[in-house]
Amino acid sequence: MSSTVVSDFSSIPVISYPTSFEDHEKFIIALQNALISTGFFYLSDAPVPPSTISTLVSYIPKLFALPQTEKDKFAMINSPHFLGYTKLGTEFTKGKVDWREQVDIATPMKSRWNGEEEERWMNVWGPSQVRSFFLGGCYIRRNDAPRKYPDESVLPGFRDAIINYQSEVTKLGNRLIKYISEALGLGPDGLAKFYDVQEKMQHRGKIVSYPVPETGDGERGQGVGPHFDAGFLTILLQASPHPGLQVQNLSGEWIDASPIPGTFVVNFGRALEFATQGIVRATSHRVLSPPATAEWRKIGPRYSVPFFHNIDMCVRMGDKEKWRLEFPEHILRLRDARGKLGNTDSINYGEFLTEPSGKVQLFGRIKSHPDVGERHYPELFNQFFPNGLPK
Ligand SMILES: O=C(O)CCC(=O)C(=O)O
Ligand SMILES: [Fe+2]
Repeated sequence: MSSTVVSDFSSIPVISYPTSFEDHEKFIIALQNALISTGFFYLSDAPVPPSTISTLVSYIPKLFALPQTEKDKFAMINSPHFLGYTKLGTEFTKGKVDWREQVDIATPMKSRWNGEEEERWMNVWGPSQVRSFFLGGCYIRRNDAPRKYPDESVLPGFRDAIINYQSEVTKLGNRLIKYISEALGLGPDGLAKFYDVQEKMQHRGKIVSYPVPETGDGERGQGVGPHFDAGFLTILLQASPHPGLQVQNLSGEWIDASPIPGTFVVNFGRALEFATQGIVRATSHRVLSPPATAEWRKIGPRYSVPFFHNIDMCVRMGDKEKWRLEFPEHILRLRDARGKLGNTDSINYGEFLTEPSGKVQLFGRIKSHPDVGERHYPELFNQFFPNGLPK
């Protein structure tokens, strides 16, 4: 059996996670098609306990309903690792403001920066403001840990909900990477070198609220502008029934990726596209704000939880001896049958050949969160924003 790739698409496939040996081959073929043709798919029957998901989802409205003073206590501006709370109106994509409020979270990691100025980019990743420890393969909360926010008394149980969710989607991501590797003809461990140094890798996520604009007459603004994701793959939970997510095909049309209950949306990032010499498609996507109408104001914000499964921050794909992958002929033929990746509205994260992956991430973070960049990485900030903070 082999895949039928297409150079363009008008819908996004739904693929069921394999639960038996017989399902396995079907799954690999469907995944191969998604990797090469669409860059996006819905994953149903994923092995993540429904209670882990529903517990996290139940906290989201409560998190954003906290008083502004509480949310500001864990503001991202205080984190050189770009973790914590971002208030409305301070995030940008392609220079235009994104209308969303969010809390950036991450799997546990110590900063790897040793104080050398030219290696400051390594500080892009470090401890989350939602505190957790990773010891001996399991997450442990320590009573003597420095106090982090939101405090347990403010949102009891929230940290555990996050830690459980991150732990489950990390496991899912690890399994998917092996399947992806198989679908690309590399065997289950063919991509392992990109992620086997745990200390240099941090998976990141965010809990996002897209409010309904307070004024306006039915129009739909920019929730988040057109972009590619950076890492190997993104596992997205659409945590409310709102439409808004759209995916761009090669003709430039925006295809709706509205929520399907019981599924995650999975998409592939630029790191995987570069690592696979363009076999895998990183697909341009965006989110529209809910329509600015009285009806939607009654329903309230759209919520989502994207989780970005990353690679070792020191990988520089241009170092071909170390990082180049050799693909079987039949996979290269599928890429050629699909054709070249065309122009889209997204252009970000194009530096994976020349820069270490952590630095590429830092460039993106500074462009999205210029106020945080200005405070913690002033030199790079000045390069990207010679006229100061965007308005
Ligand atoms: O909120 C969503 O559905 C997607 C968000 C997204 O694409 C991102 O944050 O990278
Ligand atoms: Fe994205």
